Amino acid sequence: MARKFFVGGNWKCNGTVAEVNKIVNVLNDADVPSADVVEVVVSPPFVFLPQVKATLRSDFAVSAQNSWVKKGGAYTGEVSAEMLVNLEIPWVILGHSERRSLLKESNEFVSDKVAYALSQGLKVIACIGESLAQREAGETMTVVSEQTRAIADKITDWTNVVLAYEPVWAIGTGKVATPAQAQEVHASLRTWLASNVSSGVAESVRIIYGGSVNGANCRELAAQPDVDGFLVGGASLKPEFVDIIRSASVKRS
Ligand SMILES: O=C(CO)COP(=O)(O)O
Repeated sequence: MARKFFVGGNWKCNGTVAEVNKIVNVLNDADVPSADVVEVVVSPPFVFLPQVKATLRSDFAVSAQNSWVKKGGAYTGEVSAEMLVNLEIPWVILGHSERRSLLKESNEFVSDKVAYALSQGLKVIACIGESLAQREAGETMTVVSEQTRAIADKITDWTNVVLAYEPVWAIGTGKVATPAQAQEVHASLRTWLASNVSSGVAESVRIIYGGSVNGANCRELAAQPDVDGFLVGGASLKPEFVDIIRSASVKRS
């Protein structure tokens, strides 16, 4: 079965009420391939989730950027998976490298979050990726397979997981992985999944690329056989996000 192209927009810690309205209006007016061809998910900061959910076109979905590792309670400043479910937010991004590095989220903690979010019925965009030093030391596959193994150890059903390969050196740097570099890691991840999880999961799980994706480089990346879409940061706040969504058509041509 073909993997449906997936384009996520991670707005990170950006936006005002007015700016959010502007982005939503651009998306609502955009002419893009149908939902059978591309799944589009935008991820605003928590405080804007209700606004975006209420105003965004119904063929695009909304995601949170994080959720707490277990049931809510006395955890000041956190937002629980149950709250997202209650607000009918279907997706959550977990394990983003900014949280791994700045907030010291470990592989173990991220995988506990993934397992808990899935147990509550959320769909998860799970992020993995190596730093520049790790890539230069030839450790890319070791790092990303350890990050993936931590998740694989805690979950059995991958149906609601999208794996986002986001090399840290490409995030927000303007330094995009070459299509060959992205394809190499995605294909190796699929091989790893086939050996360590199952051939079915390896075949069906979507592996998307993130790191300086823009309107100019998306089509060449999308043409790679194991690139099933994107997680876009900076460019998801701009009208060119629409061009990135349209790159889904590369898979059909
Ligand atoms: O971190 C990212 C998406 O989650 C990528 O960010 P940029 O597209 O800004 O490099």
